[in-house]
Amino acid sequence: MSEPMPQIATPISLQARGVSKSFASGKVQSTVLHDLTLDIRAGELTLISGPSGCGKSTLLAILSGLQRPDGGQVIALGEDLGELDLRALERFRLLHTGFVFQGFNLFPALNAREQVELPLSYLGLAPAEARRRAMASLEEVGLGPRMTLRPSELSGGEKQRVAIARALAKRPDLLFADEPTSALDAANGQIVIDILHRIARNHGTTVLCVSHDPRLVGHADRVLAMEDGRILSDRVPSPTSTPASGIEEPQA
Ligand SMILES: Nc1ncnc2c1ncn2[C@@H]1O[C@H](COP(=O)(O)OP(=O)(O)OP(=O)(O)O)[C@@H](O)[C@H]1O
Repeated sequence: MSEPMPQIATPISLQARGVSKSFASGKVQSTVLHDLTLDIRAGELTLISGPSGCGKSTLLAILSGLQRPDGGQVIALGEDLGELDLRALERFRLLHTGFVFQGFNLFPALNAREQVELPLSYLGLAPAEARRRAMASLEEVGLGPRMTLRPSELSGGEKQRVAIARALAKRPDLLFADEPTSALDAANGQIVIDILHRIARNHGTTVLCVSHDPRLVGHADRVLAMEDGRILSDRVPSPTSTPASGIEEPQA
């Protein structure tokens, strides 16, 4: 984990200021993000929802430093990402960010514990510490008893939980999830979103999730609705009933 964030009530950890992005297709230039400004807070699960093609993934990629905007600024944990050269940006991502994608991105030959341990070696952790963290993260997502299984022996929901544990074990300040539930059925989708919510609450992590799945709306702390590259609304959804994840709440 990086330096502690300043202790204010709802710290803003991620900001976009006038962000724009266009892509060229042949001679046609299309604007995907229009002068977008927003603040995302730590300790919350923020959901960016909206129809396919409205620019959600592009926004996530820009906010996480995977892509550069054409115009505007992204400030993450107080760093202006536009001021960082490629090497510094890669280091920022390594130290501070975790990613969860729709397709899990697991190695077929590795068991769940090894999947989580592997990226920790890039952080320079000693093998024993990497193993301890990997096991703790797998416990946290409810996969303690299944950590010696390979992807082919796990369900889709379990595979996504391994991917979340892999991101969580880095202890990122910022956790980005791009359509994390879209390959899952309703029950597993709910488990995954409840885990992401709990990570935000228990670790003070900034969790930013993009999804076109309307079932997730009631599980977020805040929902930004996007359309045609613009934020149309910013609201706190009404709370849903108790999470039905079936995973015991770990001690914070
Ligand atoms: N690298 C690229 N080159 C050209 N066009 C792109 C590129 N990346 C995205 N686009 C276009 O930008 C628009 C927004 O794409 P984006 O993936 O951000 O939307 P989305 O809301 O995440 O969609 P979905 O929900 O289907 O994933 C789309 O029209 C897409 O074709």
